[in-house]
Amino acid sequence: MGTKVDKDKNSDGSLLRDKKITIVFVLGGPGCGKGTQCEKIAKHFGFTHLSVGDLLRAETKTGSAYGAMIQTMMKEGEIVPSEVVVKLLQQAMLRSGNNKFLIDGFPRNEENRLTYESVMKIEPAFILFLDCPQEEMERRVLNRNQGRDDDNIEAVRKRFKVFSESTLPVIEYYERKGKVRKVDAAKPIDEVFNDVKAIFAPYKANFVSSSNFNAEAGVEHRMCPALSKRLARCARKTKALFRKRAPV
Ligand SMILES: Nc1ncnc2c1ncn2[C@@H]1O[C@H](COP(=O)(O)OP(=O)(O)O)[C@@H](O)[C@H]1O
Ligand SMILES: Nc1ccn([C@H]2C[C@H](O)[C@@H](COP(=O)(O)OP(=O)(O)O)O2)c(=O)n1
Repeated sequence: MGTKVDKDKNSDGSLLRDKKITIVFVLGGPGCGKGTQCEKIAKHFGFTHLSVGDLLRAETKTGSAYGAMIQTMMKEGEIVPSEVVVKLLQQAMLRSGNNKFLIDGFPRNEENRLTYESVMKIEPAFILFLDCPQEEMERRVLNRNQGRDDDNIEAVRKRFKVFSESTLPVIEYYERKGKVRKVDAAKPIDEVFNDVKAIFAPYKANFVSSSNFNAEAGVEHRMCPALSKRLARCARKTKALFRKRAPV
């Protein structure tokens, strides 16, 4: 479905097959601007943006066995079990056909990180940390008007607590590995994106066209064979984990 140039470059599969999988985790407190910046990065640099919050919200609407549990946990500002999240991520990655992913809002705690590591075994290229003062994040979330039932003062405060108690230690873990790229997210959107752009500049060279990577449009793509095999292996592992944990 891509442009002519996409088709030509993909005709022997080399464009996707020869490239490695790039994963960037995007972290920061509620309302720091993860979704806003990810949308821009995806357009500019050809990444597929996977918002774990959005994947979970979509799952609550499918009537699946986990939907009700997910909805209750999110409303309370709690973190959903990692097996559920990793499975949704795998499915979305497979659907996308891309090999460059921004994973927004993940890993949110050590359990997320450990499950990801044991199942996926794909080291993130780096972690983009959008650093913003709590008062500013609170103001943004309460003005967001997206009809989210967790964007009320009570749930937001709980999410701030979860962020500082559970997510900051994950960021510190990656900091010790020299993988964190921190950006001042309190600035206006375009100024933040200027800083973000500088971090992603090395990924511009490989970018062909975002029209070839449109997961949301449900377009079928040829999957990079290496990624396809790897994700199929991961899916089997996640299934095994699921069998151990019965739905609530
Ligand atoms: N740098 C910024 N300055 C002011 N408002 C912002 C900025 N970044 C995002 N916003 C706004 O703040 C709200 C939360 O942003 P969002 O991207 O949804 O955050 P997150 O995904 O981290 O929860 C949105 O209404 C968005 O338009
Ligand atoms: N890895 C994740 C990411 C999000 N969630 C749940 C819990 C979070 O409070 C909600 C909303 O996350 P989302 O990233 O959409 O929004 P905020 O960054 O909190 O504004 O989703 C989760 O359980 N596990």
